[in-house]
Amino acid sequence: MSENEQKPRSEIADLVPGQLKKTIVMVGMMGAGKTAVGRALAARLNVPFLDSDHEIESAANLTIPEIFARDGEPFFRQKERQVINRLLEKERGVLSTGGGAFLSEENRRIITSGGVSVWLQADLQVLWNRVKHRDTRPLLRTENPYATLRSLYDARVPLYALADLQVVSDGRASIETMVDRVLQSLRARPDVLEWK
Ligand SMILES: Nc1ncnc2c1ncn2[C@@H]1O[C@H](COP(=O)(O)OP(=O)(O)OP(=O)(O)O)[C@@H](O)[C@H]1O
Ligand SMILES: O=C(O)C1=C[C@@H](O)[C@@H](O)[C@H](O)C1
Ligand SMILES: [Mg+2]
Repeated sequence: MSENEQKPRSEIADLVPGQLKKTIVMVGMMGAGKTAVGRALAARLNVPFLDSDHEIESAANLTIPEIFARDGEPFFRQKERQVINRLLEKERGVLSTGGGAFLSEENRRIITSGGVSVWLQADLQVLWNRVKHRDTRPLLRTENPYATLRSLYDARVPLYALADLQVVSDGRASIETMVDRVLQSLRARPDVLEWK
């Protein structure tokens, strides 16, 4: 490993994250790693982890594809808004949202007032490599899922860019390295996370 690759890790290793003052809200495309990185970040900070997709599924006792098929996307979006509202009112922690959550102006307002948003920014090829083998994302159940992902990506990137913080997921960084990167970006935000 080169010296440059090691540097961010050693910088963060000197710092011990202290008290979390605001909920960290992971946003970004499907496959960006919101669930995987959010869960690992919560474990590192020893704070609760919540995932809005998971909360919706367990409340309905149905999978997301089943909810889309039975009740339609507008119903899912309504549940998503309610769940995000509720989770942000709960104790502080890490909240991973669904890929479409940050597109709604109302959700952006709720997230920005109740927490700090972190966009996990991955390019289209990285996202495709992570989602292509799985059938759990109803929006990609089209004739050409890659083209669908590309058009969602093009339409959504300008909205994700409104997040408070951006962290690059380049396809080589492990989940733990992504946690380091998120913590690194939070060094600029002592109103969110104290450092010892
Ligand atoms: N940095 C990473 N290194 C290796 N694998 C990763 C990384 N980030 C995510 N993954 C893997 O990519 C897949 C998709 O990640 P994940 O489910 O966390 O995405 P998501 O952003 O939560 O997507 P969705 O919006 O559909 O919920 C998972 O199998 C996850 O383990
Ligand atoms: O990008 C999206 O719109 C979605 C992403 C997933 O997290 C789920 O919330 C659902 O599959 C929709
Ligand atoms: Mg997820």
